[in-house]
Amino acid sequence: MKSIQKKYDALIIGFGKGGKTLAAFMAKQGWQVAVIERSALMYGGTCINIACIPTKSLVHSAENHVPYADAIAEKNRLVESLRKRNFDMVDQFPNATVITGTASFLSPGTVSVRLADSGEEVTIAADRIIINTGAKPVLPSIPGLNASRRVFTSTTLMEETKLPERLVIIGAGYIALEFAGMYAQFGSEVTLLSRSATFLPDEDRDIADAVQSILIAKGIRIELGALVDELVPGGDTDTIVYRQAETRTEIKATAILIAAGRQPNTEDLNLEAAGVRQDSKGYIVVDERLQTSTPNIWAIGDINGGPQFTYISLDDFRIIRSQLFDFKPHSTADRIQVAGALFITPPLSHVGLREHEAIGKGYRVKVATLPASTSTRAQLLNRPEGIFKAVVDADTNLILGCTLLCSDSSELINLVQLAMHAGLDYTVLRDTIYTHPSMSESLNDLFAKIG
Ligand SMILES: Cc1cc2nc3c(=O)[nH]c(=O)nc-3n(C[C@H](O)[C@H](O)[C@H](O)COP(=O)(O)OP(=O)(O)OC[C@H]3O[C@@H](n4cnc5c(N)ncnc54)[C@H](O)[C@@H]3O)c2cc1C
Ligand SMILES: NC(=O)c1ccc[n+]([C@@H]2O[C@H](COP(=O)([O-])OP(=O)(O)OC[C@H]3O[C@@H](n4cnc5c(N)ncnc54)[C@H](O)[C@@H]3O)[C@@H](O)[C@H]2O)c1
Repeated sequence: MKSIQKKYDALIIGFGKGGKTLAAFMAKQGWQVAVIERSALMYGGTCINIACIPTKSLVHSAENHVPYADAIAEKNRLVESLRKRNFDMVDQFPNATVITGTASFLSPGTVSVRLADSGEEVTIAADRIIINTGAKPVLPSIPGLNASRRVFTSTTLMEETKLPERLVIIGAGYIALEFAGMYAQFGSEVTLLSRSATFLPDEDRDIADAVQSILIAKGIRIELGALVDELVPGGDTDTIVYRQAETRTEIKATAILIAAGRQPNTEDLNLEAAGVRQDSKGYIVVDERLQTSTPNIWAIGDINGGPQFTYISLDDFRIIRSQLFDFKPHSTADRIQVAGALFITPPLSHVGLREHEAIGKGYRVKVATLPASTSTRAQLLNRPEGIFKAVVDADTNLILGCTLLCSDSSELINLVQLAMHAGLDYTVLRDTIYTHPSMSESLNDLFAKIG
């Protein structure tokens, strides 16, 4: 580690996506900058170490029938190489320092860091401080949860080298569905306990039904409206006791994944000392330019309570760059139609308004749906399951939203997003000449159904 200075132009707490990108950018501009990260195993942040990258590596391996233990080994290899690359991305600059330790505010302009290797406390001052400490799993207060040795989070389950025989997942959001998909494909018997009585409650019903059918076809059992009362630790298995309506049911598990949302990492920060306000859930309150209640302190990434995606953290970097350097003004208000992808097999990707949302907002809509099996690309990949859906404003011909449940939809959705940002009429996607055989050419057929 480089020697630690008493004062920096900017201090970034947490090695998240926005923070590391900002650190490298600031260093390139000649600023003295430090990134404080509490664990050497987290250089590069959540995404590359314990989230997007390891999960998608496992999804890919599962799709290609790689045995579980080999998939975990490959995931570990990938993560280690990315962690080193991310460290170097900041450390390569002589005026940028990565400090391994836990940061805690002493005042709005000073931070105490407990160094990870020696336990020594050092005090560092900075003109500007950017908080980028991310989030961690919520562990609901279920009786027996703390006593169980079979309870895992997304982080710890991916450390297991032995495939769980019977995996029960509590939750039915992003993490639950991605883990359900991949562990079922690796060969686990998977049950999903969804607190909500409606599967994927935000989606249009035709899309949610299509996803549900695909997961059930993979052997995943989905229990809706399932309220977990208790975990009872046992010998070979633990028992999960849950209620659906008035019916009490028990299910046995060799592993239990808690996937019930995430909460902000603020416990060590001593935000009161800096006058930084938090909301009722503990997230740091920011304005459209990500400034906190204290001048010269910003909060970026998951910690500011915005959408929890790596690409949002990256866009947060752009917002800070626009303020501190001479870039075009940018704020969260500019974020329209941000796409999302849920990496089940095939992935579910979405941008803009769903049909029910568009109708709820008073639009007159034209809607087209098409089975993914109409795509020759989907056929040749042997992944014909899924559906395409487009929602168009009947008055303006502008695309209001699009949902794609098909191979490579996480790529294809960006094309639709670009068309929406550019304000293109749906007929442009309908009439564009696409390569063949590609998933993109399905947009010809989907938008032709609009008219
Ligand atoms: C299993 C899983 C899969 C996901 N998959 C995707 C996906 O496919 N695509 C996607 O876009 N998003 C995905 N996400 C969400 C995405 O990972 C997060 O939105 C993103 O990583 C948040 O980054 P960040 O910039 O907020 O900071 P983070 O990357 O979370 O970094 C915060 C860092 O701060 C450190 N830290 C915390 N407190 C302190 C302190 N006091 N002092 C010093 N350091 C501290 C932490 O150790 C951590 O390294 C996934 C999340 C999970 C959990
Ligand atoms: N592909 C991606 O982009 C991707 C993948 C994984 C995670 N993520 C991000 O990480 C975030 C966290 O993922 P997540 O799946 O933990 O959260 P989530 O918000 O997507 O889903 C949480 C689920 O837990 C349920 N739940 C909440 N409290 C509960 C309780 N007490 N008991 C039982 N169930 C409960 C909810 O009903 C919901 O089904 C996501 O919101 C997303 O932003 C993104």
